[in-house]
Amino acid sequence: MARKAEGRGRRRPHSRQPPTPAIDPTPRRYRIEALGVSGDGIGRLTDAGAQQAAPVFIPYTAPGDEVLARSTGKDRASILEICSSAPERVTPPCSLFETCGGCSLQHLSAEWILEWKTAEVVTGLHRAGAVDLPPAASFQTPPATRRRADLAARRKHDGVILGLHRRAGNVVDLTECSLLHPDIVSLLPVLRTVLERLDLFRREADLVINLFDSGPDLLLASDGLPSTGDRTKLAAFCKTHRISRLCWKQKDSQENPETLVQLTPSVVTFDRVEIEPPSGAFLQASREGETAIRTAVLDALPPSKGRKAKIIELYAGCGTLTFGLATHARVEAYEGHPGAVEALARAAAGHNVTAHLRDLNRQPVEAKEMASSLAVVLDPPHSGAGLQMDGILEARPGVIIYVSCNPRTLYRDTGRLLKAGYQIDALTIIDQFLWSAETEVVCRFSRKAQKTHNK
Ligand SMILES: C[S@@+](CC[C@H](N)C(=O)[O-])C[C@H]1O[C@@H](n2cnc3c(N)ncnc32)[C@H](O)[C@@H]1O
Repeated sequence: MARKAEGRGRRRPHSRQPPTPAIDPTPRRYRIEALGVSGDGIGRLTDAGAQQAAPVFIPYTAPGDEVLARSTGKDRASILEICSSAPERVTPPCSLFETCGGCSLQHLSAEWILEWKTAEVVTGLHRAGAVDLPPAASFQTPPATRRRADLAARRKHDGVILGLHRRAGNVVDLTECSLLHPDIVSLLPVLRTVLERLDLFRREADLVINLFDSGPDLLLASDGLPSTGDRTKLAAFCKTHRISRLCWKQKDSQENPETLVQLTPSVVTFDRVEIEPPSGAFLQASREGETAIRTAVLDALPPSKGRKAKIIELYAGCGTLTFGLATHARVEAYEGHPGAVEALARAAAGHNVTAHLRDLNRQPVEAKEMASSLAVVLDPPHSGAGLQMDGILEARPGVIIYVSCNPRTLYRDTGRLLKAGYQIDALTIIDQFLWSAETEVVCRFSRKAQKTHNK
């Protein structure tokens, strides 16, 4: 009580902020005009006189829908009822749609989504300044092929919930999934059972399941410590369910994980070369998506000038693209994750590949290191190529093959490349993340021929 009285007299740090305007809970009718970049419908009020009001983002709607929705924030609303449906609407394949925190577009047909993503990228590249774009090739991964799951587990009084991380820290039990590979889905019930019996799992854990060629590979991060009993239970569990490796670390720790169980080598194969990636490693979301990306990249390479010619590969990961590139020329591969570079370097011997550990934000590859390369291939993270673009622009390689998992950063970097005299001469849109708004793009930039002046 005394504390409360003290606090009352003190000025609160945010007391000068204007009060948040109250949300009007009255349901209103909206017509959905388009989808925004994150896949939410852009709705406008249909009421006479209200058309001038700012548009509102309404998840799980389709262009052409008329819906009744309730405001949930300044420019957001939540659907209450579909008054009339857009023709593109389909029945979502999964009963957990709108609940589990995964897919946001299952109410639209896969064909429509691919066309939408393709049109979005083409429009974005035009806005970035691209003219005369080549026709875009496109590819979509089928359902039930996702080979990586990032899950959260929560202990409840009546068992374990295992599902996707939802906003506000909620986790919804993933009892079915149309996206994940069946070998991952079938593991979920037995994982719940074993987790419930572990001392290392008190209340919360995160779990990455990667489906390698050698079988599932698990990385568990939990809020307790592994007991001797845990180690025995987990060894038996991995043996029964053919899990090649299980690593553990303390939740939110930056330490390297400890291998609790390793039954067989954890292996993936890229272009017939076996790699042993670190636990929790980045892999392209599906084998099918990986093949589509690799094919688009290899097709975009300039003619080979013999195996002595050099390709610079930036953000190489564990070598998804590296060994395909190495059939064409010598590859200097740069990557910032130490475990990934170690795996790549171990596999590189005899394959015309040199792996370099380099944080490309802090120490970008310089123009002189890229000099006389046949091509520069880059596959940056979501945040884009950042400072590394300066080195690329200075090096002015003849061909740049840009693999992007974030069209927004691709548009930004495209603007710079176009200004520097490049053109886009091949474009592939890959819908690797079916039923989400995420898009993967492979773009080939080539340096425009210098105009020669007649003397
Ligand atoms: C989209 S992944 C592509 C990996 C690989 N090309 C593949 O297809 O599997 C991006 C990669 O960039 C790496 N990365 C992220 N930030 C980096 C940085 N600052 N310097 C170097 N590599 C970085 C990540 O570790 C990851 O391997």
